Amino acid sequence: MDLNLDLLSVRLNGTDLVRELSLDVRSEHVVGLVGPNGSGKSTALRCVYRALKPSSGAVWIGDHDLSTLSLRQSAQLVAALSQESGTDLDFTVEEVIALGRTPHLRGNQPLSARERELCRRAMKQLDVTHLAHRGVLELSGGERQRVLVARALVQEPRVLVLDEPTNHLDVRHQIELLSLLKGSGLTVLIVLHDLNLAAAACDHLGVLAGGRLVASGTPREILTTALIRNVFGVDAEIIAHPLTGDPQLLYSLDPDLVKGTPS
Ligand SMILES: Nc1ncnc2c1ncn2[C@@H]1O[C@H](COP(=O)(O)OP(=O)(O)OP(=O)(O)O)[C@@H](O)[C@H]1O
Repeated sequence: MDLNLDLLSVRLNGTDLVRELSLDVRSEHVVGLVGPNGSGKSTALRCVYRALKPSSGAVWIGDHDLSTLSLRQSAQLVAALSQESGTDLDFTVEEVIALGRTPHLRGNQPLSARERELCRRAMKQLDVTHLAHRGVLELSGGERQRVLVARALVQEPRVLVLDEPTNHLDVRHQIELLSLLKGSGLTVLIVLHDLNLAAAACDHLGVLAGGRLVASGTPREILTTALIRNVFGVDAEIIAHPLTGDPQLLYSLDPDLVKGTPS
């Protein structure tokens, strides 16, 4: 199912946080939203999982204007891992993951055998089976993040939006999560700070700066030294990954070295 942001604008307290953002995420594609701190990435995502109402413009899921759907209907289509995602309740890991089924259940209906199997599969995929009976409040940041991704998968959405889902993960779990998303068949919109991971995981990137989309295209089209310099104010060397050909950025703490003029 396609996700389309259509001239989305968000104005809060007299400030334009997102300005006329249009971005298409084709069905089953992974699109990354990248940009400097404060460029509006989380704000745009919040409109997709309905934590925020856009000031103008619309979010389309397939043929549905999201604002015309009930919250329950939206939650059947869109799952989110946000910066605010979490749980303050002392639930076990398996209880939190089972909560992903909430939009599909009526009242206190128990989970079916299929739904319990779905939970088991998600726990396995996110490598949290061994944590099933632990309280979520006692988990590490990365463990909790994996539990919340498992909960989002159990929701069986058509569209998954994730705000920096790798920020607490070790390198193995970063790679496993992004590989899982890539092969999931879900339509994915993901905010990532790590541009090398974004280049490897995303079919398409949108670059935000000052709330505006300043570039959009495949990682190979987008990740150029000029763009990195202009948008992030950083000098980087860009090489092709020797196996995949994906652009990979190399940074140096000594800017003169990256500019090719060693001191
Ligand atoms: N409720 C609010 N009222 C006013 N300004 C806000 C509000 N929420 C966010 N902002 C501002 O909007 C801008 C965009 O914030 P946003 O969180 O979308 O950026 P971001 O690109 O996700 O940043 P980061 O990379 O740091 O997570 C920031 O300058 C932020 O301070």
